Amino acid sequence: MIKALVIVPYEGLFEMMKEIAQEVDDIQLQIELGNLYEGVAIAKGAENNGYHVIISRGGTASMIQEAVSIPVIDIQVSGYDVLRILTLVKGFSGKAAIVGFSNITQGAATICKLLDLDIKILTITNDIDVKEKLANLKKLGYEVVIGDVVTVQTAKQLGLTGVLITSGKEAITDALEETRRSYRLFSRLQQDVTLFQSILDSNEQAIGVINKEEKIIYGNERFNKEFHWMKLENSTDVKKLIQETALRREKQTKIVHINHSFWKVTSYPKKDAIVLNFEKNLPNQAILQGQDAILNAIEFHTSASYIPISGKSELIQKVLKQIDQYSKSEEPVWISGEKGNGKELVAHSIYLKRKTRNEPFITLRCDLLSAEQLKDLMNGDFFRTYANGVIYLQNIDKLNSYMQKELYQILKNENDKKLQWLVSSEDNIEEKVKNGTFHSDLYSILAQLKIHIPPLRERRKDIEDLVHVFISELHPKYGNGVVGIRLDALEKIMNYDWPGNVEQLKQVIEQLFLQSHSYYIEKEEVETVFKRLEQQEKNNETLRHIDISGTLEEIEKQVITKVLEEEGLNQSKAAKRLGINRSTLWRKLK
Ligand SMILES: Nc1ncnc2c1ncn2[C@@H]1O[C@H](COP(=O)(O)OP(=O)(O)OP(=O)(O)O)[C@@H](O)[C@H]1O
Repeated sequence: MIKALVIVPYEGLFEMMKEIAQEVDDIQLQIELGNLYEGVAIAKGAENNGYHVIISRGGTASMIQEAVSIPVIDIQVSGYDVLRILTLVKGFSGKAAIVGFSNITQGAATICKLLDLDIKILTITNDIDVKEKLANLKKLGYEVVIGDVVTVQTAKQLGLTGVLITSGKEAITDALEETRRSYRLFSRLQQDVTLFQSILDSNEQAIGVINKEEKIIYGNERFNKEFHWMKLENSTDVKKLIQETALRREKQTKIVHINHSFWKVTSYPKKDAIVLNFEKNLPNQAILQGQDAILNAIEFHTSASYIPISGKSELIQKVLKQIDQYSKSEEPVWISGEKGNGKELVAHSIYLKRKTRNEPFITLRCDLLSAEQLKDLMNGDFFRTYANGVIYLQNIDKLNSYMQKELYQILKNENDKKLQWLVSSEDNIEEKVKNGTFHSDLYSILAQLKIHIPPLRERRKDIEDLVHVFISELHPKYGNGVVGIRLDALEKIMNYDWPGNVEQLKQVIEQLFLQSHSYYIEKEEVETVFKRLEQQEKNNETLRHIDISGTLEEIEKQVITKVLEEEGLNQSKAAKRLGINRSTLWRKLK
């Protein structure tokens, strides 16, 4: 049975509805009296009380429609109703006007035209307009105003004759027929919604939708079960993903670690909302993260892409041999070397040689990893889930002593021999072990096999190959505007000391590639880039020598002294560089 709430704006209609309700047996009609805002207030509770449809009239119906999400049926003013009222008004002697919402005025205008009646017609869009419109009419000499409840009420306040257009039986019968039609349509739609909802609920993926204000507006069953939105909202990785999606307005994918597991999160914009799709990440799924992906403490790759290790030097050839040899075993390998000289690349090569299937390569960036995250990994079933993968502990020497101990506990208690560890650190690790700043047992477990990658300046022979490899790698990204390097330019590059090793070389080649004016990188271009590097190095050096343990005043003094030294003790130049005047500089040094 259809349950309908009827909200009538005037009493006469209430009575008529009651009468009709007795003759209708397929619709249960609950009738309430309420005009405009009162009507809306009554309607708001209807949905929760199980009503399928609301029936109302005129302006009240329009306002209710805005406030509820179930269908609202308007008891239309029928042609008969207008005819009835016009016939009545014809008998009045004064000037008459019809004022109302368009549902009344449209039909009335047609009829007035047809019957050649001299009645003014004014359409209003909200009830606030009425007073002003009627006051104007009064000034123009109108005496009779025909309209809906608001119109009549306002007319009376202004001393005009208000005539209410009432609805006759035909209009109500039509409204009930419309109610039946809407109900049929609405229940069909609701069935569809229920079906779609159940499909989403049975989905393995957790799906959540958030609005512009980053509030959750939908979550399927899995989503609600797996995540507490507040917790998810606090995940910086998820937050960044949402912000990036909102900014770029395109699909983004990222692997994040939440609730002890990895999830592949896909996020895409849909109108004003953002849809988040969480897929529990199985180790055999191939996921390649974009190069510009934000650095995460924990990264997950199952990439099969292989980057060859370039270089002719005997030193790098020795590294290649060690990689081959150690790939036959399953023991941990400790890769040491200065920053940016290919430790991760070596680790990746070992992983690719050891693993034939699509097992994961998991990087734990020890300088970004928090104690909490490490604990999280230990407590969850992380290590068991990814037991067949390789875990690369990047920069293990950056772990604090507490975390070193925790990690040692994990390794000591590990009885699943399948888990494979690869480790990287700076060169001086043995010194650290000796002086007690690195856990010696942890070192013993992990450093059974060792690879040392010498800094680039000790294997300058590799540079030529690397330069050409990097230029060729840039072609797909920026086009083939640069095809090589002049011999004198290459010499300059080979003679440089490369404190940032291969990584730095790679970046410099990219800069040169972008700045170059011809097919070949010229010597002058290299010199310009080196000058910039030297200046940067100088600035870093200066900063390194400033002791920041003192007060702000002391630090300031050091900065001023340093600048003064650099400017050959010329106070005017130093003051100018610091953006202060000479007397301030002098006062600050006192
Ligand atoms: N021999 C090589 N041949 C080709 N590319 C190399 C070589 N060595 C390093 N690279 C490239 O140089 C970049 C830096 O290397 P990688 O990240 O492996 O250094 P790393 O020592 O692990 O750095 P970090 O000290 O930051 O951990 C990477 O893009 C890598 O692919």
